[in-house]
Amino acid sequence: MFKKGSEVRSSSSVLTLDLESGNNVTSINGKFDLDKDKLESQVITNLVDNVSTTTLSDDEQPEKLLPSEYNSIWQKIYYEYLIVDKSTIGVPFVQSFMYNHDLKPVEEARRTWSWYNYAYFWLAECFNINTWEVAATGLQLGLNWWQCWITIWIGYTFVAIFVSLSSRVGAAYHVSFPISARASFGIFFSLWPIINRVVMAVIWYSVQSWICVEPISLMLKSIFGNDLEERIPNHFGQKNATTYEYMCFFIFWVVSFPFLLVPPHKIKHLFTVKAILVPFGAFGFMIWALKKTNGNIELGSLNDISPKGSAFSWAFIRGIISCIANFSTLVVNAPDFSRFGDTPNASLYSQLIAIPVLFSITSLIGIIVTSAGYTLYGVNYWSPVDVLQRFLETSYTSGTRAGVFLISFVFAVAQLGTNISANSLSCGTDMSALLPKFINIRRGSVFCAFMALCICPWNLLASSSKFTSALGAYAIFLSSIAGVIASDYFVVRRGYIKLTHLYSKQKGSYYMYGNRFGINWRALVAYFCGVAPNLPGFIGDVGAPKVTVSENAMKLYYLSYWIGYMFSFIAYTLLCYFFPVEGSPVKNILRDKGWFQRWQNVEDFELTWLENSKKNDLTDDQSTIHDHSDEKIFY
Ligand SMILES: O=c1cc[nH]c(=O)[nH]1
Repeated sequence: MFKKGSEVRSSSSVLTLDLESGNNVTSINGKFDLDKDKLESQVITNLVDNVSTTTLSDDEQPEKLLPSEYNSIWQKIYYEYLIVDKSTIGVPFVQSFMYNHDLKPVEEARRTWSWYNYAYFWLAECFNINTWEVAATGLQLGLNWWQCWITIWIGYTFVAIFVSLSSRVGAAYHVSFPISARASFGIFFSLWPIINRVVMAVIWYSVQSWICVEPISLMLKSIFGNDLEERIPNHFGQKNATTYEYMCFFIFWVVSFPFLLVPPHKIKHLFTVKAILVPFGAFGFMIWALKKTNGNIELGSLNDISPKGSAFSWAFIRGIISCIANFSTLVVNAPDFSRFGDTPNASLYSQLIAIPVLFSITSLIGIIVTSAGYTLYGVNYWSPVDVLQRFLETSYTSGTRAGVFLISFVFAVAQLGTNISANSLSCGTDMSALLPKFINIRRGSVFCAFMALCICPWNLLASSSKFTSALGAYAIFLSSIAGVIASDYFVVRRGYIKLTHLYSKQKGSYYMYGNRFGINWRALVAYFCGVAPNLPGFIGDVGAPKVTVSENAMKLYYLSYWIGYMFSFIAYTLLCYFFPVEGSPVKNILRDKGWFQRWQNVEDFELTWLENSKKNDLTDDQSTIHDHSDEKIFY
């Protein structure tokens, strides 16, 4: 039916016939298929929504795909189970570490997220215990409820702007954060920002799971009795956790596990379910708390501190920065999600509006519940679940038990949704760039979950508020990464990315930056320019009270995210001005005008990449943006 060497391009896959053995061997979206009949029927199916059939000359063919018979069990294990994307077999070894199915630009069939899916995604993101705790930061610093609420509006408006900026490259070129980071940091130096993000995702996954011990515990206590914890003997042998707590943690971990296996373009349904449940839980909790206080809540400062003058200004600024720092992780890897958008602006407007609005509403509920808890019990609770716990302790009636159970259930679903969207999925996507030959999103997500068990979050959270503020403090590193990437995309490259070069380590790839280490030294220097001013304050904050640093260093650090982002952005722009990079469509990045972003067609990208992989030198492939037209798309 098909000639040797014939190649069928479809909208979502590349199908190839094995030339040597006579068997049909195909790689369909990165998976093997040796079955002749199946292949042919797949070919026919693909031809229905077909694009074109082309014949490639022998030397254009991808190298041998797969031995039709394995010589040993090890070979079978290697080819069948270890390698995640069979289309990389036969590609030169190092080059095969540039690409896999999860890393490639997302083709149309998987671009399934509409604008409302992004709104649901952020609704899923915003409602979790940690967000309520962050909302309480201002209250802990002595702001009253409305001052605190203003900081939240401002803080999350900044988050929305930063997220939208980071999202653009994913939305236009359908690539994830680790791939887009290759453009600015260089093909191999991009591993540094990726590792940063992966580490944060693992720690957050673990911490969010441990935070969920409380809602799970409350669900169990509302069924089995308030004294359940005492009835379960403690044999755990750890200072900061008990057997009972570990059991709750493990229940959450096990329930979360199946969700790690769902591919990102389908996980949107989990966010939809969470988006439906969350308003009931949040408003139900708030109304219940207000009812208990008969509508009277403490609206002033909830502690003895009432900052005035400059102390007030700094408390206000710290409130704003705590919101930005909390989501500095998601700012960096926003393209991991925007790449699934079904239109160029699917993620843009909904994120810009949804983030400040949804976070502010959620945080207001958190503030009201905290204030109600203060009115009822005289304690400024950091976590809303502590207030719920007090409800159960003070009135173990069937009504209270049912209410606590349901609200805790919503909190548990909320933690699950956040953990998948912000942490496991991010870890999986970003890990797939560390070892693309062997790790895909699913494996990376599972790795994240197992690592979360190993790092014993109960020890990390022994001083809870301190630790979550340390996690936020990590923003100084992430802000410098985001600043470099933003300058590279918006100022230096003016929205122009040459996709094939992002997946190539050969000489001539723009993003190897003319050296075999694939490192852009400008990004390295700019990154340090962003981190350095914040470093003393960071050490002072995390090391307190043992380590003290000057007040000015601390003040600079209170501006951490802005400082990191702006300094690295400006430094990178200036360095690229004085030492221009290749692949920019303009000669003078500060003076020339022009915006060159494209909504990229990537349907047959796999084939193009395979062809490119055989070249030793890409210098001839350095087409300029002026060669572009909408009809003729260059990768
Ligand atoms: O779970 C979370 C919360 C905030 N930021 C993250 O990266 N993860």
